[in-house]
Amino acid sequence: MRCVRAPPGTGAAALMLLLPATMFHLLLVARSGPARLLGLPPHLPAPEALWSPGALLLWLTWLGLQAAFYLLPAHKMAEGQELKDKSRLRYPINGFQALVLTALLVGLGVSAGLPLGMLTEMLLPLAWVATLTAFIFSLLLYLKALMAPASALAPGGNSGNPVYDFFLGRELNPRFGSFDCKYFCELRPGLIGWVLINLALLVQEAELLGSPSLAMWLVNGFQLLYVGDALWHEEAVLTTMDITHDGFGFMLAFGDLAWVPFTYSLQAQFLLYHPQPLELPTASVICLVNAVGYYIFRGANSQKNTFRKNPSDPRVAGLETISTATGKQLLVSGWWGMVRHPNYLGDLIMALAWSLPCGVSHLLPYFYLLYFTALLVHREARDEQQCLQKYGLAWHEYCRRVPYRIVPYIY
Ligand SMILES: NC(=O)C1=CN([C@@H]2O[C@H](COP(=O)(O)OP(=O)(O)OC[C@H]3O[C@@H](n4cnc5c(N)ncnc54)[C@H](OP(=O)(O)O)[C@@H]3O)[C@@H](O)[C@H]2O)C=CC1
Ligand SMILES: CC(C)CCC[C@@H](C)[C@H]1CC=C2C3=C(CC[C@@]21C)[C@@]1(C)CC[C@H](O)C(C)(C)[C@@H]1CC3
Repeated sequence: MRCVRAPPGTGAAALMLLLPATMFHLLLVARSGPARLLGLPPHLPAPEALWSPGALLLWLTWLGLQAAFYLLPAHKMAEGQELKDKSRLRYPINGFQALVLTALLVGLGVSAGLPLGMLTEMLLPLAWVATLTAFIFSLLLYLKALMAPASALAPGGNSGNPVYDFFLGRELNPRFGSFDCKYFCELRPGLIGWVLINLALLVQEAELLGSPSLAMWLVNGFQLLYVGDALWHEEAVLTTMDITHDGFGFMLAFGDLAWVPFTYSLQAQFLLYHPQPLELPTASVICLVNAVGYYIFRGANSQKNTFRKNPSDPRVAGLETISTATGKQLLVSGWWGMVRHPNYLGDLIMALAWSLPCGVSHLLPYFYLLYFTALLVHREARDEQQCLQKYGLAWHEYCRRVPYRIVPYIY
């Protein structure tokens, strides 16, 4: 029997339709009465519900504001990983400053009468302009990459198939002058936008119910901690796969600019339309779950970053390691001796804690947990391949000593 192969790029093209469609599905279902994750949303929006010049203006102002904060003098400049041509790029470390400045500006606006809660009524048109921006931006990045030297290209995303390369991204670190597009998008407009959308949902709930619910406070608090932590430890993002390995194409541009703010705020969106009772004892247990997740996530990420920066740092010098042919070492005790991706485990436990305040009557608030599990399992497999290539036998030895990938004794 002959096997019929889909034309190259078909998967990428399908994902480019499927991902925005999923995001709009989630946005629509969250505000519908039955809030069913599986199944069609009760009604499709009229085109005028998607398009609003006000939303476009607001979105462009937001991007401009975050770009201006990025360009402000930074207290520190960090160096990225070594590139193919042996050079290292420099990055401003001022993301937390951008978060604080945004909070001050929003605080000033609200005290001057800015109706922050109204943002919740603009989520659909905002998501639409964010998606359009991601498409246009990725197209510009693709065209820019056609002129980039071979040394600036990412290991993936250079198959020669335009659709596939547009999706994955050809250039590793596209820059305009010293402005690094991927680094900026990864941490600023989307992540800070997510927190702002959550806050608007909390304000709107307070307006409707008289005060925000305990569940809404928890979701806002947990996710603010996550975003604040990412910006506080901004330098650590320079060693993540997205920055060191992946090209900047549609997947990351859409992920950073649209997917993160509009789908990661799904729990808060769900709570606005489906208030959930939450007793203090249950809330305390959920806080404990989040604290355990955060402790593992932060402990593991900090241990690896400290070790990679300076293996003789007293905080990591006593840990057991194995040597690799590249000269780098691998940790085999501490967090990295428990499982091969302890940071993913912590992140997943936090994801569970973000959904639990929404109760167990609906699957929708658990979408993030499900999607994130799939994303991390896939990411772990990709990282495993890369480490095997980098470290060969030493990686086999590490896998023998630390047999579980993410969850001890299970996976
Ligand atoms: N909320 C979200 O949507 C997402 C969050 N994340 C989070 O981002 C964080 C970063 O994740 P990610 O970039 O995937 O990868 P990691 O931070 O886990 O980095 C993997 C790299 O760590 C190094 N490493 C692996 N094992 C060891 C060891 N035993 N000792 C020392 N170094 C080791 C290797 O690089 P090398 O040896 O070259 O240093 C490997 O390539 C995670 O906490 C993850 O949960 C990720 C994706 C999405
Ligand atoms: C649209 C697709 C289905 C998937 C797109 C994936 C992206 C949304 C994620 C890829 C890696 C990410 C990271 C974070 C956010 C989500 C994306 C962009 C991160 C900035 C979140 C905060 C963490 O502390 C972190 C470690 C800094 C994360 C880095 C990876």
